[in-house]
Amino acid sequence: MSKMKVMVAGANGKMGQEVVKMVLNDEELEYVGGVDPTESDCYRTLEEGIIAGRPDVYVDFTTPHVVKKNIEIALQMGVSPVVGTTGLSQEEISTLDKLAKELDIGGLIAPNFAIGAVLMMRFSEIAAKYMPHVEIIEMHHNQKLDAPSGTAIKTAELISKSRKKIYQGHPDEKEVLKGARGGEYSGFRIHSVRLPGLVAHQEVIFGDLGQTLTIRHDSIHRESFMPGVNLAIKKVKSLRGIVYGLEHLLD
Ligand SMILES: NC(=O)C1=CN([C@@H]2O[C@H](COP(=O)(O)OP(=O)(O)OC[C@H]3O[C@@H](n4cnc5c(N)ncnc54)[C@H](OP(=O)(O)O)[C@@H]3O)[C@@H](O)[C@H]2O)C=CC1
Ligand SMILES: O=C(O)C1=N[C@H](C(=O)O)C[C@H](O)C1
Repeated sequence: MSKMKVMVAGANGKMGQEVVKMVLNDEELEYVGGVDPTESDCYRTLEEGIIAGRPDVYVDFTTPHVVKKNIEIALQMGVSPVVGTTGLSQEEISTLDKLAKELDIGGLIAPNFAIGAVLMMRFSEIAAKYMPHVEIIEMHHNQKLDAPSGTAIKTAELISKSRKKIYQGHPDEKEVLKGARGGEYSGFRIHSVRLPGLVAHQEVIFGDLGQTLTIRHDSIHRESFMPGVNLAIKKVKSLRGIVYGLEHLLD
């Protein structure tokens, strides 16, 4: 059986390096090069990389500023994207989905590839049906560009599906320091913490009469994301349109 050819955009970044290692260690996959504009051992642009390396799949761990353009290039060149880069809006994802369907090709965008994080999001969706008072606290390393995290936004989207819309907090609340109550998403709050020493962590705290429930996930190493990326690489060719979330690839 021929190996699936994989290219990695952002190959020299923190995630990209882990993905390259994972691909090189999988006998079913062939690494056909990386894209990273400032690295001498990489292609400068995705277009250049695709022409030279002819990948079946490209994995994107770049930045919120370039990811949309990269996905468009890949789709137009017939290469299926597996995207971990966060910061795309729902509107942008819908536009990309339309393009992928027009071109009859599949892609996956997953804000979090760690199975524990996927479960945290699902458990939060279930809990919100019974405990609608909720706040999300996401905590990341201080090199992260986007806030709130893609995981926090996806969690909020799932919570909103099952949560009864209620007013949270005191109606006369006065925010003495701007931003102290975090960002509002559909009636509840998301807080972003950025500190050296952190990797990727999130708590979803639910409150009710005399009780709280905390659902927490911690990625303490970036290898936590690799089984999910590997699964996505192997399944993406069977998709049509852009699938949003790793949960759609799990049994
Ligand atoms: N979905 C998930 O499970 C996860 C998602 N992420 C997300 O992945 C993204 C990357 O994270 P991380 O690895 O920590 O970030 P890094 O900053 O460590 O890596 C990003 C890399 O992309 C490179 N880059 C910039 N522009 C381009 C371009 N046009 N083409 C190719 N490469 C480019 C950067 O190069 P240079 O430094 O020279 O600009 C850098 O090497 C973030 O959006 C993050 O939120 C992270 C972890 C898990
Ligand atoms: O930037 C990161 O590191 C991470 N980004 C993703 C996000 O924005 O949710 C996934 C994970 O939290 C790590």
